[in-house]
Amino acid sequence: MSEQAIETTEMQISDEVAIEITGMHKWYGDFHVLKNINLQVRRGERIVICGPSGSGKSTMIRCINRLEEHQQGSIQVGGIELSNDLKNIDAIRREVGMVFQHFNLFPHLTVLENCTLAPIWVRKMPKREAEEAAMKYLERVKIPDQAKKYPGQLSGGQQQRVAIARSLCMNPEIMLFDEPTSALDPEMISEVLDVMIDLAKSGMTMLCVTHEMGFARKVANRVIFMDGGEIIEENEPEQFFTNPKSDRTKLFLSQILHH
Ligand SMILES: Nc1ncnc2c1ncn2[C@@H]1O[C@H](COP(=O)(O)OP(=O)(O)OP(=O)(O)O)[C@@H](O)[C@H]1O
Repeated sequence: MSEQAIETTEMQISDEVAIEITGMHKWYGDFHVLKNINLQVRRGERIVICGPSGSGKSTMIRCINRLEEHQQGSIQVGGIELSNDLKNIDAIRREVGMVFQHFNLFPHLTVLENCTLAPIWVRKMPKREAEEAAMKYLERVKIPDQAKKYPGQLSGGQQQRVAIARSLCMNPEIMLFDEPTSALDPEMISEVLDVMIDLAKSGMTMLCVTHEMGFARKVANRVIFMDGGEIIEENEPEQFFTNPKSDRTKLFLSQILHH
């Protein structure tokens, strides 16, 4: 991973709003999991979301692509309001790609088939065209030679790179990452982070839930700290790490940085 923060950070961020969350609350039954979330993300931003286990990080990003519903407040993605009647769900899923901790590849399909399934069936793309596009993305994540294999034949790092390529095949405007490296053996983490850095450099709008604070320092233009279902603090990485404002952030940082 590069030692320097991405230098063109500011140049790549547009004024255009990609995601606007206003006064958003979510409950699981009686449990108030997200409390008054307010967050605006501009196109080209790279946001790292961190915080203790159970603070609501996954739930928040899952609300952005409608894997979870919110009950109060508003979420707009690419100007589209997310409503609970699911009427905009296809449009949202086209706009937003997601990468999960446990890859979530289809085990009975080859790497190439994993990548072409949604473009063919959702986008109605001709098979040949979908395969050509998929190969381009598999090259981008540096595993075109694995296209004919099944996920079970790949390492964790390779599977996660396939998952990223699969998302990119839908040509999303925004990518969400939910702890993409936490299920990986240590030696495979950097190969996935390198792909994410490459994506960041290409100007992709990214929200990443991750404990990789090195990645946050180098790639993020903004770090968000959550605790108890709330956004407690947000700042640019340098300030966030060297001058955290709240005691809860200080405690969290002391726990993970001295771990
Ligand atoms: N489907 C669900 N039903 C009920 N409670 C849930 C559900 N999913 C998550 N929770 C609870 O909501 C809280 C927030 O979970 P979430 O996974 O969003 O946290 P997180 O910050 O991503 O944690 P971690 O870092 O451990 O993944 C936790 O207390 C969790 O137990």
